[in-house]
Amino acid sequence: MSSNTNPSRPPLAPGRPATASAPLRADDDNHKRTANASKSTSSVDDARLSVWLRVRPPVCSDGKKGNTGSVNTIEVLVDGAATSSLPTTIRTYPPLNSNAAKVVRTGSKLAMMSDSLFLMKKSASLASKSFIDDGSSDGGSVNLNAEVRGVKEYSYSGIFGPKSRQSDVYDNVAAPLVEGLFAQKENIDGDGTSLSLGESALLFTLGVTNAGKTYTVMGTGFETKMTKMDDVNTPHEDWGIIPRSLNHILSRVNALNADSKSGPKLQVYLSYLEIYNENIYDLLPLKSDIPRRPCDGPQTLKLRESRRGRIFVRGLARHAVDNVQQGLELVKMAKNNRHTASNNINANSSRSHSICQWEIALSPGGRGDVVDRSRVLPNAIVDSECDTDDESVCSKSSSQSQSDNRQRKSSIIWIVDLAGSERSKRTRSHTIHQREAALINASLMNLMRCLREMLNHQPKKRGAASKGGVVPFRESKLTHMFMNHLTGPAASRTSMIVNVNPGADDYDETQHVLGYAATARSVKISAIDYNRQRLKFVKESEAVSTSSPKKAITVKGNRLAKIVQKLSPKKRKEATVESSSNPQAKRFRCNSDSGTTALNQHESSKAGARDDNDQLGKLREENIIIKATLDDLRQQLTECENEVREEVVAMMSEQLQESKEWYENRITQLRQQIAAVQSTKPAQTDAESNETDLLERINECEEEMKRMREDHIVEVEELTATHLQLNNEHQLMMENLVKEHRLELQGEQARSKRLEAEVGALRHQSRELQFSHDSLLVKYNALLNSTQQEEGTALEHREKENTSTAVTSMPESPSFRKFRRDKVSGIASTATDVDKKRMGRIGKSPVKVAPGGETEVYPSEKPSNNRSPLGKINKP
Ligand SMILES: Nc1ncnc2c1ncn2[C@@H]1O[C@H](COP(=O)(O)OP(=O)(O)OP(=O)(O)O)[C@@H](O)[C@H]1O
Repeated sequence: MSSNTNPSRPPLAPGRPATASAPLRADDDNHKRTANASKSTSSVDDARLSVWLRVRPPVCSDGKKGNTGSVNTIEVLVDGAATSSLPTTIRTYPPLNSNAAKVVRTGSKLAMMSDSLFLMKKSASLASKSFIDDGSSDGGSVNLNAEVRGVKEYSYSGIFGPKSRQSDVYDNVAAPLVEGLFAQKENIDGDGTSLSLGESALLFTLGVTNAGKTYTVMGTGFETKMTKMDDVNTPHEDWGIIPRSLNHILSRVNALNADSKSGPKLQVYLSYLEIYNENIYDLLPLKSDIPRRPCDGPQTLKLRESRRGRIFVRGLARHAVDNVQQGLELVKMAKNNRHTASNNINANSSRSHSICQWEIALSPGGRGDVVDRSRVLPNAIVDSECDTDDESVCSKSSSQSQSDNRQRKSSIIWIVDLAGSERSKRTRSHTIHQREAALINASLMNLMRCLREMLNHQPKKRGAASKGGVVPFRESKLTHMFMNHLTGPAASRTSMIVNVNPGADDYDETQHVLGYAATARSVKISAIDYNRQRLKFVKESEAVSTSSPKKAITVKGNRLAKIVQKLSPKKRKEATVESSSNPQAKRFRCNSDSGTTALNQHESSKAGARDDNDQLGKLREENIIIKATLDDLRQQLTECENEVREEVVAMMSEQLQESKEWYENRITQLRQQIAAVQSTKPAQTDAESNETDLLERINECEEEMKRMREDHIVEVEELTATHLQLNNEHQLMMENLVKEHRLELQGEQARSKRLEAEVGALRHQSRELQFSHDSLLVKYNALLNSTQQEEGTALEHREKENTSTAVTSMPESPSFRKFRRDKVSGIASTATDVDKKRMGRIGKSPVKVAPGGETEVYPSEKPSNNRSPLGKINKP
């Protein structure tokens, strides 16, 4: 199934009025309404609430694309003639497994309607623009023949198809509302020194879970930290309404502040709250409001209504915002603080209604004038409890001109992301989430009830009486907050975006939402301004009551009595009878016969009718006031009842919870006791049989041990005897060995002593030999000297002889040396003594074992290089 959406178009530049150049237009009445918002009420008499539809790309219930659950069931009908405007009509086709298709199948069996007839009528239905656009229906009203097949058509202010961009939604829906926060150009003084503000606005999204509400309101891409390359003044394509509106508001405020150089300045504030389980929490609380202990839970805030009818949250923090980055940080913080949970369909499903409030406030002496009481976040202050601002929302009051003259101090836009309606069966949520879902669904249902009741209030035909009951605005926090934005002229600045998933899985739930949206679309804006009437009545009654309280009661009573009298048919009849019995009437009757008085009679009856009409008009007005007051009183009563009921319920549920816990504890204790008793019985019998077994085993073991002990004793005795015997033998052997050893030792010691003595003797001998050797050497040297001397003298003598004797005798060899016999024999005898001493040792080992076990060679035994000068004499 194809979805025909509008072609893409250039986005608006930030700060430029959307109305100035938006090429795509939604239905005309919406834009007329936006432009006329601050003008007279009568011009918007026929305008309706602005309801937009955004169809997201289809997904099935598990969030995936591409299976039967994600088959598209919505067709966006494009009006061929007006390609420049947004489409306004859709057609839905029930999938086979939907409840609608089942109902249709049963119905069609009964109706037995022929296909040809159906086709004929269907083609006729295609030609019709809308089934509900005439406002006569209360939503969901469809072509009869289409309904047979389950095909339905719905019309809205504008429709954004699955391919629509965030900028399309912003430019068409949010930008006009943001622009309206600033005064229209003609209201600003020519010299540009005076700044004035426009009217407040409300924008909210509605839809089942996973339909894309948060995506539309918040979008994505603003969470990541901006780099220097990013241009903060150019919105990211995925930014939703809140970041875009921040951008838009700041650029407008900066431009206006730049124009107003010395005069008052505009300041932007952000507040963010959520309604979770019918409690209001600040998503950007001040540090002092954050509980110290996590078990205390966040502080809940109270909704209050000022004397002028302005509804505000007491104690809500306001944070001054000077630039986009600062604003985005705060938005991110609020998003993180919001209650979300993962369910079967949406991983990040909103569990609360979140309300983002941008406030543009006029500070007379510039930005610094606003008191900064921030402690945790920069530039945060607490919303004042006094009723100072936001005139637009709390109606223009009875004295319109007075209000117009008074300069508005602030204008506010609420951008609301409602929690998704869901069936816990589909989301498969747990008990806590089921309670959340029940409360979410209840508050959304109450919103729908309010819209339906408002629809009932408006007369079907001009001049006809309305038949509405009390609009239950105060029955839930959400509708109570929306009250001033849904009624009276302020409703012209309210837009609702309905998000739907066209996937087949969501068909049945989507049908409900589309039906409710159609109801909302049929609500006329200025049907009744409850607030204005209430204020007027309160003022009147206050004026009387201040003069005299007693009188006030009687005056009120008289007025009511008069009105009742006037309205009572019985009294009216009496009045007619009276008038017929009074003389003037008689005169009329008397003259009736005459033709001359016919004209008079006619004129007088005309005048009477005019009087009656005037009176009727007055009565109607009073009737409306009384109704409004009655509504108000009833609402207050309901509110009181609700509060009391809530308190009682809370108390009762607390008590019930306590007693439940007590009983549960008691039950578990008793169960434990029973289980313990039951478990001990079999355990006891088991233990007994075990005990006997064990005793038997113990006896057996003891006997065995006894036997073993006896055996052991015998063995031990035997072993001891053997041990003793062996010990004795061993001792004997040891003694013998010791003796032998000692003897050996003694022998060895004796031998050692002997050897030592021998060594000593050898040493002595060696020393003697050394000594004799030295003495021999001395003698030898002395001998050598004397021999040389003798040789010298002999040589001299011979030379003398030679010279004297004959030349013929033969000369003696100079190398022949003669020693004197006595000297040589002396040396030889000394050598012989020494050799004898040495020879005495022959046959004995020259080797001595040193005490360390090393063998020592005596020096005498060592081969000596010092050869004796005596040559062979020295050798043994
Ligand atoms: N028009 C769209 N284009 C692309 N993705 C979308 C669109 N609408 C929604 N989505 C995606 O679908 C998912 C669910 O959307 P979102 O959280 O906005 O649903 P929701 O209606 O707010 O649900 P809940 O009520 O449970 O909070 C998100 O991941 C979102 O990015």
